[in-house]
Amino acid sequence: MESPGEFPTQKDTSKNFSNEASVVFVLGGPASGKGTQCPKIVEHFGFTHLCVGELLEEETKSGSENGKMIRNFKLEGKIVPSEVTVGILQQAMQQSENKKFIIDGFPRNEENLATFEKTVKVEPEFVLFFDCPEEELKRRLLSRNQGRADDNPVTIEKRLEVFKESTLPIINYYSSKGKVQKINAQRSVEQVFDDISNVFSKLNPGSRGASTI
Ligand SMILES: Nc1ncnc2c1ncn2[C@@H]1O[C@H](COP(=O)(O)OP(=O)(O)O)[C@@H](O)[C@H]1O
Ligand SMILES: O=c1ccn([C@@H]2O[C@H](COP(=O)(O)OP(=O)(O)O)[C@@H](O)[C@H]2O)c(=O)[nH]1
Ligand SMILES: [Mg+2]
Repeated sequence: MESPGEFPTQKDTSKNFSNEASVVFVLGGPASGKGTQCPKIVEHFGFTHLCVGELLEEETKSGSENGKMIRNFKLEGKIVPSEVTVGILQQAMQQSENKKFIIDGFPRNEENLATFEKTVKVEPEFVLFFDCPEEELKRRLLSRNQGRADDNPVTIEKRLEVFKESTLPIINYYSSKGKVQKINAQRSVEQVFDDISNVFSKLNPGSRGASTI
C-alpha cells in the first residue's frame, strides 16, 4: 500500500490505464487468418491491432539478450516467457492513444493469461476464436510465403502441438465463462469477415467503458 502524497508510480499508471482500456483477444491456430482479418476490424470498428507475434519479432531486431531468446523460442515454436511478452504488450498498450485493442495471438497459455490478469488487469470483452481444421492450417502455413523462419515443416508441427496443448485450454476457459465468439475460419476471407462484422456490430465492444479485473 502506498502512503498518501507519494508520487505516482508506474503501477499507478497501469491502474488508471486498466480503467479505460477495452480488449478483445483474437485466438486461433497458426494461419487460421488472424493477421488477415485484424486490419479489417481496425478499418471498420476503430480498434488498434496488436499482433503479439509481430511485437516479439520487433524485439528480435533490437539485438538485445531478450531478442536472441525470443528468436530461439519462435524457431522452436515455443511460447516466450510471459513476463517478457506481457512487458512488451503492456508498453504498446500504454503508448497507444487509442484504448480499444484487438490483441492477436495472445494469451497462448495459462502463464500468459495469469501474467496479463496480474499486471494489465483488463478483462477481455470477448474472445474471437478462428476455428479451422488442422489440414487447412497446414496447407496455409506451407503456402504463406512471407519469409517467416517459423513457417517450416518442423516448426509448423511443433506450433500446431503447442496450440492444441496450451492455447485450446485458454479458449475452453473463456468458453466456460460464455466469452467465446467462434468463427468458422475455413471460408473465403470475405465470408469470414461478414461473420466477424456481425459479432462486433452485435456486441459493440468498447462502448460500455472498461471491464477491469
Ligand atoms: N479465409 C482464408 N482462406 C484462405 N486462405 C486464407 C484465409 N485467410 C487467410 N488466408 C491465408 O492463410 C495464410 C495465413 O493467414 P494469416 O492471416 O497470416 O494467419 P494467422 O495470423 O492466424 O497466422 C496467409 O497466407 C493468408 O493469405
Ligand atoms: O503471445 C505470444 C505470441 C507469439 N509468440 C511466439 O511468436 C510465434 C508467432 O506468433 P504469431 O501469432 O505471429 O503466429 P501465427 O499464429 O500468426 O502463425 C509463436 O509461435 C510463438 O513462438 C509467443 O511466444 N507468445
Ligand atoms: Mg499472425
